[in-house]
Amino acid sequence: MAASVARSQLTPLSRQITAKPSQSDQTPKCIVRFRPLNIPRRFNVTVKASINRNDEKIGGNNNKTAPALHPQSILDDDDDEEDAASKDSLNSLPRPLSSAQFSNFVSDGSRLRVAYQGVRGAYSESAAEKAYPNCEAVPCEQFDTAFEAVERWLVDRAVLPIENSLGGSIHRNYDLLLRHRLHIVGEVKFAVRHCLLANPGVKVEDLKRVLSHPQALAQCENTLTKLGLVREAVDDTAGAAKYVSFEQLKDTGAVASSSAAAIYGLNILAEDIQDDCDNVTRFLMLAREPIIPGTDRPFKTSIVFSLEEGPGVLFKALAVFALRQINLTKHFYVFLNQIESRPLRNQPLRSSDDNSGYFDYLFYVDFEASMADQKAQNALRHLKEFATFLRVLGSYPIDTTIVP
Ligand SMILES: O=C(O)C(=O)Cc1ccccc1
Repeated sequence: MAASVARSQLTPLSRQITAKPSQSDQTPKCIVRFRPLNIPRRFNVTVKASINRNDEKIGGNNNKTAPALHPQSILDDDDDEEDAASKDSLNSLPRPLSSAQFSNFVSDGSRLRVAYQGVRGAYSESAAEKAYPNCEAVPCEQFDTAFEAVERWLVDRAVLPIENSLGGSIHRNYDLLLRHRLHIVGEVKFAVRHCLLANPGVKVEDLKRVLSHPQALAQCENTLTKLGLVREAVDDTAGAAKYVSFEQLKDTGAVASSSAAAIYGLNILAEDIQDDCDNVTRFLMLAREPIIPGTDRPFKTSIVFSLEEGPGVLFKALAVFALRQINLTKHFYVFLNQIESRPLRNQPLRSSDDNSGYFDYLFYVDFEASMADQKAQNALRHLKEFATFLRVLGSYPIDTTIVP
């Protein structure tokens, strides 16, 4: 297929994003590099505690099923005078995507360009294609490159893994969500099936080490321990396969997908080597604009907040949801995501905005309600009364295609 051949030659977008990906990439990059994913990073972004007024009325009135609402708009106090004064400038602002506008084509009819981290054959590429069928999946070297690619209009969306049923949350990507100003516009769950890959002629007994993404290595812990293989973490699963293939390694295998095996000419020595047969990864779809939350189907809302230290504050925060019968997401594979705290004592949060703040903890919560739902608006208004910082990362339809 001409399209897939062209795509296979794309070089992942690198940190210096200045142009579209080049069409030639024959040089295998040195990808063997350990990057711990679960160690809290120092935040060097400031996140404002109040909400951007300019955001407040974005959305217009084009939503038939729900009040036009920016997910964050409910967090500001009402102020009619200011509203009227800012109307003109607001009219010129870009409109958020409606949840009904899940078009996979951009306005000029071309395919939607979707950034993902990794090289061709990465699970993130499959997730991007599941999220946006017929999209043009654009490989990026790093997660922050994918964020930047969206921010600089090089691509239309980004899809990135956020948590696994086994490996837990990918904190690095939560950090990026905070440091950048993209909006979560959807989620996609993907059943990940890992294979042990090696060059043709290489047998399992020949292998001494195995390369893969840290999450993939964690998900295959038992199998790899039984095989006595030394594990080495690299940026993505398909990158591991590409490296093993290009270097023609005889003592090193890769944990990656069957499509990576096909793309890089590797043999599949073992299939389904993940420890948990229900190995599901949840990916987030990100865009420059939020979608207008609806009430026509099940929605989920992701927020991040911080609280003053004090007895019972977390209990109080969770009560704002419990009081209104709002479920926090409760599937086992999002256990860590329901509420995660990461010590950030004396570490400033900074963003492009001026306000800065010092927070002891950040709490991430996913709850099962749309921001178009009055009870969700009330819950967040209540939470805002005592939260020192609160940001709505997105309100988006729940992916119900995989029920673990
Ligand atoms: O490395 C990949 O292929 C990815 O897309 C990241 C990842 C790794 C392991 C499970 C799910 C996603």
